This record gives sequence, structure tokens and C-alpha cells, in this order.
Amino acid sequence: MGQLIDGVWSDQWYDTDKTGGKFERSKSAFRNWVTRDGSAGPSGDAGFKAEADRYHLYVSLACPWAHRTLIFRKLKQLEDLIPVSIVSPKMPDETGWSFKTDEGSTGDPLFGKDFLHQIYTEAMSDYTGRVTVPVLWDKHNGTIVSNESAEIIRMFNSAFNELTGNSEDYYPADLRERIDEVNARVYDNINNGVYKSGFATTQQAYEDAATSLFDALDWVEDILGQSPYLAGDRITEADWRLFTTLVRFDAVYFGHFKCNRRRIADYPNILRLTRELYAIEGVAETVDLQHIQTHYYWSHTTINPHRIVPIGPSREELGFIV
Ligand SMILES: N[C@@H](CCC(=O)N[C@@H](CS)C(=O)NCC(=O)O)C(=O)O
Repeated sequence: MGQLIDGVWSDQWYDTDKTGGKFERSKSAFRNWVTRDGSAGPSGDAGFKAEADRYHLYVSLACPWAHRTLIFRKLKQLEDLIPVSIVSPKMPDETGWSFKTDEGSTGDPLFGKDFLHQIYTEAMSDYTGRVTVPVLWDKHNGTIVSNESAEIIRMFNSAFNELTGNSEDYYPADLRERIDEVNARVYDNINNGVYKSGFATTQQAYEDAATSLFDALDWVEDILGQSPYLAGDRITEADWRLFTTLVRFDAVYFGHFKCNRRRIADYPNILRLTRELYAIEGVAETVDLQHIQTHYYWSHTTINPHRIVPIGPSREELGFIV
């Protein structure tokens, strides 16, 4: 996995030497917010007003973080307002994410670039850091609004409501404290926990991450035994943030990332939630198992040097379709 250094691509893998074999995720760099009237959001600059034909979303169908933004784009009826470009599922160290159409990318209709790192340098010519999806691009200011999925879904949740007429709220004021609390544990131990387990380079770091992951899944299973959703009786952001990890779990994290104490299919309540969310209109079409499996097994050659992509499982085998 490479990164940009002073605007130049460099093919370095994550350095876990300094952290005792532990994978540590770096912070996203672009942190502006689209708001209803263009005023500043919780971070970054003002000047990103919610408007039609202004923003463009770059995603990978394989990536759980980008997947959150695709789901919110559907749920909030933003498809006509915010077009999307999809990168190739293959992410080689030599180039990072690409727009190769013969590998399943849509290409880059906006700029005609070959690689996602060129979108980052289009925004900031001397950018240093990781080149990640999702990216929310602003055509008006010619820059990246945000490359932080947790914040992009909050923008999608409310900033465009007047344009779409959709006022569904997945982060309602009365549940915020509970949602934040659930998100914190789910992020650290589950969403990012699978990566900490898979990218660990010492036995101890792996065992610590995998153990915390399954403790957290047991905790989620308990919550879902008492209430239909993570924050009570309404579907919220907390459920969607967990969902994108759940739909990948048995297909890639169980094998490729060695998260193999149990499958999601072994947790009745978690499986029930996964199925229910999967069945919501528009959601199944955001789940692309081929991109998911190809990305992980093909791209991480330190874990899977021969790039062999397994033959399954299918949606039916995963139990998503009842
Ligand atoms: N904090 C970011 C993380 C995004 C992220 O790590 N995306 C991965 C794909 S799943 C990526 O693009 N990785 C490329 C890299 O780290 O070089 C977010 O949630 O938006």
C-alpha cells in the first residue's frame, strides 16, 4: 500500500515496526463540511453550500468506509444530485487505487485521470499522506471537501434535505449520546478491529485485536437481543456503520484477516440485523461481493502473496437472502 509524499507517489507498505506490530490508522486530511447554507461545519472552512451538480463522490465498492457513503447516498435520495465514480477493486502498491475500466472501474469522467492519487494532487499539489476512498470532490472550489466517511455520512444525512425533500434522520438529537457511545466501541474494535487483526505483524498484536473484536461482537449480540437496533427501536447511523463491516465479515475478514473465532452467521441477532438492513430498498445493490473479495485478496500481497481470490461465498451462502 503506497502513499503520496510531497505530491509524489511512493509504494511503501504500512510501517508497523514503530508500533510493536500494531496497525494504526492515520487521520483523514480533508475535513471540510458541506452545509445547507455554506457556513462552516464542525471542522475545516466555510464555503461548501449544498447545491445540485456541484459535488462528486469517489468510492471503492470494496471499501467498508466508502460503502457507508454509498448507502447514505441511496437512503437520502442523493443519487441525482451527487454522481459517483468507482475505482478498480485492484489496488497495487505501485499505483494505489486506479480508474482501470477493464478491471471494473467506472473510469474518471470528471478529469479523465488514471489514478486516485491524481485527484488528491489536483486538490493539493504537495499532498503528503494516504490516498483513501471515499473522497467527496467539490467542482465549484476545485478541491476535496472531505475524505472522512464518518463526516460525509453526517453531511448526507442533513445538508441536502431542502433539495431532496428527504428528511429521514439517522442521527436524531435524542439518540446522539447513545449513537456516539456505540460508534466509538464499534469503530475501535469492529470496523477498525478487523484491520488491526488482519494487518498485525506480531502474534501478540493479532491476538489482542482479534480478542477485542469478538468481545465487541458478543456485546453487540447482547444489545440486539434486547432491542431491534443498536440505539433502540429506530435504525440509526450506528447500525449502518456496523453493517458495512458485517456484510464483509464472513466473505473476507474471517479468512483473509484471520477473524475466525466465529462467523456472523453464528450470531442469530447480528445475522437478523444484517439481513434486515440488506433487505432495505436500494441497499443490496450497494453490496458488490466481487469487488470486495477481489480487493482484499488481490491487493494485500503481504498477507496473500499469490493473489488467489477464493471461489465464494455467495450472497445465498452468506445468509443475506432469506
Ligand atoms: N478514515 C477513512 C478511512 C478510509 C480508508 O482507509 N479507506 C481504505 C479502503 S477500505 C483506503 O482507501 N486505503 C488505501 C490506503 O490506506 O492507502 C474513512 O473512514 O473515510
